[in-house]
Amino acid sequence: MTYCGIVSIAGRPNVGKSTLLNRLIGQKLSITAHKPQTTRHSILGIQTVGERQVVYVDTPGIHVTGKQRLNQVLNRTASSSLHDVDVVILVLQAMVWNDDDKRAFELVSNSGVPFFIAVNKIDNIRKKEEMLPYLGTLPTHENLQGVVLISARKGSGIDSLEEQIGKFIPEGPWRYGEDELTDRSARFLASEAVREQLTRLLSAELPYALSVEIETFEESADLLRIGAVIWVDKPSQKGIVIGKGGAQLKEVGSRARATLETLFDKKVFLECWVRVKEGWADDERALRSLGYDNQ
Ligand SMILES: Nc1nc2c(ncn2[C@@H]2O[C@H](COP(=O)(O)OP(=O)(O)OP(=O)(O)O)[C@@H](O)[C@H]2O)c(=O)[nH]1
Repeated sequence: MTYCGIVSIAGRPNVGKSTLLNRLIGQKLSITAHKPQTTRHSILGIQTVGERQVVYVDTPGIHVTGKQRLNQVLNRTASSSLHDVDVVILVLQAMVWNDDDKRAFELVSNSGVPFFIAVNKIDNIRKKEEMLPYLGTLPTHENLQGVVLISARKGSGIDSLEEQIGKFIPEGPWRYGEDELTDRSARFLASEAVREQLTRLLSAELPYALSVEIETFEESADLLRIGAVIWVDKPSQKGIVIGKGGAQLKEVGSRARATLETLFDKKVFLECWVRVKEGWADDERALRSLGYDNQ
């Protein structure tokens, strides 16, 4: 007898959803960075243990504010990931409950799907008893199945979370092969690796205004040749990405290359270019052409 189910990981930006997904899958699939809103796609991570296969969907952070079309598309993707799933994990950050968390709670509880709250980053809390009043203030709902305290970074509470989710995974045939970890293409993972480094290395403002497109992806027996275009919003941003004497872009390239060599277990030759696509954050058609609306 086999079991197979879809679990959505929801929550406002920066609560640690991608870190949790990576922890659950045990491999680096979804990008993580210190700045909020780094996840733009729903990434499937697949975990097959014993008879049970769990397909995790990583949603972009749900948030209230933001006028640009990009934010609207992000929110739409987030809500669509909440339907047709077996269970949702709503991730919160320990001791924090703000308007965006409230909005995320509303979206999740209105989806009609059973859900758990995972209170993350508990490694930041020295005295655990300080959390009791906080936990007491969290809202309840008939679909809420339980609250689990976790540290996605350190790995604590993850076993308990998996065990509780497991009860909601229905009987059924597996959707993916036993060894598959993601349904995302190698190209997609390559673009995410470049974007992750850009988000880490650049100043807070810029990453929202850029996207990465893989132009060439050639695989031979012992080498992967990847050509990545980094699209920015304004000519002024081009220089920032490239950095003095090209130092920044070189650093991005060499770090992303290291990630990709581990991921693909192969030597990688990575070339990055920066090009300007003006006003793209406001242009939904341009967004689609870059793959942001492909759910
Ligand atoms: N101390 C601590 N930090 C964590 C933990 N989990 C995640 N973080 C940090 O929180 C930040 C955001 O983590 P992400 O996993 O990128 O968050 P996200 O919710 O996927 O963010 P978006 O992609 O913006 O929606 C990163 O700096 C993580 O290292 C945790 O358990 N403990």
